[in-house]
Amino acid sequence: MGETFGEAVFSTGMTGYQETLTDPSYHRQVVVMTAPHIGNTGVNDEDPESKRIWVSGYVVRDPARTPSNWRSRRSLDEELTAQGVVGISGIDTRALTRHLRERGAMRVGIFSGAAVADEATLLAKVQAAPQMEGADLSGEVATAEAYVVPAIGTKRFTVAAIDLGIKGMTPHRMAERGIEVHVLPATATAEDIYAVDPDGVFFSNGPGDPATADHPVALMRAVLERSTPLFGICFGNQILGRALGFGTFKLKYGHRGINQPVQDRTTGKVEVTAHNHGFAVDAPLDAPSDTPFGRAEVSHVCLNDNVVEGLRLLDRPAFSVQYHPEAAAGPHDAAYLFDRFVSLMEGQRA
Ligand SMILES: NC(=O)CC[C@H](N)C(=O)O
Repeated sequence: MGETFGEAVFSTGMTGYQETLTDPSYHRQVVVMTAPHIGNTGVNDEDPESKRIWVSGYVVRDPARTPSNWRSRRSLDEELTAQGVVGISGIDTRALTRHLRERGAMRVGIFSGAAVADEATLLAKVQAAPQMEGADLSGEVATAEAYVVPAIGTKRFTVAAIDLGIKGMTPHRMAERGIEVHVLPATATAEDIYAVDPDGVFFSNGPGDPATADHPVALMRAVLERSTPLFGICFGNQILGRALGFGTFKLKYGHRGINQPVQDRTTGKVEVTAHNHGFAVDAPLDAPSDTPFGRAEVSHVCLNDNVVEGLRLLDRPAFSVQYHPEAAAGPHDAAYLFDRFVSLMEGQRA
């Protein structure tokens, strides 16, 4: 019950709704699920990607009436209600998705109970809500205090991870590889980064328009200048794009789901990957570009629409991807990217 606003976007994931709801990159978005049955496995205490639900609204066709799973603690409806998140069901999500695909992601409102009024009043409220273009949101979702995720097993490396809206699985995937991860606030300085004496620096995913991320871009340039091994995911890829001098732009309706085909152009292999992005980097696909940090190339591309899905520097140890190798939720095809980061750090030590 209540009212809510946000940018309406659709996700094609058939599973993984808990990870979607709790991904900070969905802050200020109303997520429409294309899969008709959502909530079948209830809500557990293990799968959230952060401490709370971040979507501003949730749209499903047919919520499970009887969730069933050995890990389930409560129903999706109970969880949304407990966290005060407005959801709506019984919607023809296929028609709504086609509308968003034809007209593009757009601001919407969901109204119920006392919030319901005449159409003109509701439309005016939606139009008064902020656009996603120009939104600077990392500061609203990122940690205020630095914290450490310890390495699992023997510690091999230290990484400084800039939290722009990080998902919990990302430091976990690094910890599994013997990395001690120092998660730093979005406002961290180069001094904060080098105070942890890192073997590598990571820039996370996050909500909002990358064109507003001036501080992370300046910070990344400082890291590139020192040639510290660098890895970025999603927002981190857009920030690398900007740090190299490329532009970013808003996609018509974005990529969201766990079944997106991406080609790694360095090996030719195709991987099925998890995505959640509404913006993309504008970089030439055909040949490497000269940048202030040496040559850079587009390392990964989406096979549905040729959108840039990864960048790689040829003269410095830095790369990034626009999608989600941490695979929460999603297929594990892209897990090798964390190993590539480890190789870069090993190379720097040799
Ligand atoms: N998951 C992300 O990091 C998303 C990045 C950015 N906010 C976008 O929508 O493109």
